Amino acid sequence: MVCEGTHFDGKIPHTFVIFGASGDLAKKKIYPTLWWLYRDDLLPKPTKFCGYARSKLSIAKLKENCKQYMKVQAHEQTKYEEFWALNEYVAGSYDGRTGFELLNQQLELMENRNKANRIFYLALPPSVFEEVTVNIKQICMSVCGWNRVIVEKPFGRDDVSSKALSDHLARLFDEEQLYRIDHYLGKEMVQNLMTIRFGNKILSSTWNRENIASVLITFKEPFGTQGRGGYFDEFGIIRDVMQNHLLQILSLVAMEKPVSCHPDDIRDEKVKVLKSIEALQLDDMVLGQYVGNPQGKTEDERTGYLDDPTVNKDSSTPTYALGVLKINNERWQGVPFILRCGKALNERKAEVRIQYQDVPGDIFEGNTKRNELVIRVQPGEALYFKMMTKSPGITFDIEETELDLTYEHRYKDSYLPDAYERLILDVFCGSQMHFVRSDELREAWRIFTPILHRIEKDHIRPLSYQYGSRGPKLADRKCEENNFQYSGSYKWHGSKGTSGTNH
Ligand SMILES: NC(=O)C1=CN([C@@H]2O[C@H](COP(=O)(O)OP(=O)(O)OC[C@H]3O[C@@H](n4cnc5c(N)ncnc54)[C@H](OP(=O)(O)O)[C@@H]3O)[C@@H](O)[C@H]2O)C=CC1
Ligand SMILES: O=C1O[C@H](COP(=O)(O)O)[C@@H](O)[C@H](O)[C@H]1O
Repeated sequence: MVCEGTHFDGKIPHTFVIFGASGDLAKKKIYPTLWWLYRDDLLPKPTKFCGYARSKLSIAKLKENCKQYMKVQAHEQTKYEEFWALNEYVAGSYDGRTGFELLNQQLELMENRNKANRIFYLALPPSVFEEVTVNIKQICMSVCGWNRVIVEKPFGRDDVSSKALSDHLARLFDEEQLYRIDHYLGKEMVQNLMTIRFGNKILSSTWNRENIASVLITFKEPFGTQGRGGYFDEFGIIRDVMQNHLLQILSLVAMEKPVSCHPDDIRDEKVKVLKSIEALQLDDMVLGQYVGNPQGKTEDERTGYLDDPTVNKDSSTPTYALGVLKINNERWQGVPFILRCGKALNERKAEVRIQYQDVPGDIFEGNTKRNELVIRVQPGEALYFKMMTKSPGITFDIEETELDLTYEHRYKDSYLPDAYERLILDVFCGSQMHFVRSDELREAWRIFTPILHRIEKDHIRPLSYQYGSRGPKLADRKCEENNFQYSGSYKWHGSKGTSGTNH
């Protein structure tokens, strides 16, 4: 019997299985998210949860591991205990059949041997993806309910390995059963991009090469690898952030209007714009690697990337990257899309800057500055439009100001859920709108594989930048060369917004 559907099916039980339940992602993100969805009565009833990993853990131990991330209020204590009572845990290996047979028996028990829908979350290192998915398919699929599999990045490390993974998954599951998670697609302001673009005439009619000078998409983190550089060193910042999170944002900023909000119509447009992007060239990149700041206040700030004992001593892995992408289509020809990301920088920030061209025929003695639309993803969701105005009062001077939509002020009582909350709920609902399709992935790797191979083959040394700085100085020059102007004259008079997550 086939039970696929986009709605919760009446009283059919749902079981959420977390592979890698003993791990970091599970304790920091997955269990907390499931608890918040349960707390807010957003999950279908009944839903139960089952963890699976090699470590022998009790539910009490699992609960203890997750404790500091769950954010439980005093008045929620009873419900919190109810949540854990719906949890089971099975210990077993990832390669043999025995553990999966035990798991399946446990799932059947939890489902009272009834028809049930199952979600499998792979919070696992890529090294065990293949065997786990084969075992799920052979042993753990619900026979008459639907089955959905959530896959975490990395989706391969280049075009060839990603294709091998996609082909492997395609042999086991239909594309409709696969949910490739890019958690940036669950963020409020990333989801807002389509509305901003296609719900506002004033923006949609200027969103093109006739009006826009450049687009700058930034991700910054104020901490380094913190002794966990082992994983990072294998991948680097381009694979970790640029090839997925920043490219996803770019495709939402640059794609044509989809024919509807149907997930496939949106993803068709994303693929189309990705296909118009040339593979990235070394000349269009700046690479950096952080060194410790001897004046740093904390041990972490004083520690450079290469001082991390889990990192290869002569590693050339970039912890900072800037890349300029060119979109060869009628809308964007000649408009640089600058993607920048880095670790151990001066602040935490993710934002999109749409910089408009200079006003032609300036009559204000060269004092006009470019309009800029800033979409701040985090921290403190905001949308502000930098524009020129007459300085108030008995003067004819002009000055830079802003139209400001700061969420903290405008939407005081709104609850902005965490990205994982939205995305996991989407999986229950069967909506793939905010998940990555295999052809998107193929295009993403086509753009980035040649440069990644070149960097690795030629051991291209990244430029050093100091922990806590804005990154390599050359990056600002690269922005300038690519028609992004920073004047340093803009002054913001309001107070800075805070992060929108209000658990
Ligand atoms: N609603 C709100 O909360 C609003 C808040 N603001 C706040 O006001 C402040 C300024 O606004 P913003 O639009 O960022 O103003 P600016 O145009 O002055 O941009 C400031 C940013 O430019 C970058 N920068 C600094 N030096 C250089 C340089 N030499 N060359 C190139 N880029 C440089 C820095 O970011 P980077 O290091 O990333 O390059 C810096 O954050 C921000 O803190 C912003 O959050 C403003 C409007 C509304
Ligand atoms: O995917 C990743 O994202 C995080 C940053 O996520 P955020 O939601 O906190 O902005 C990053 O730290 C990590 O290196 C990367 O793998």
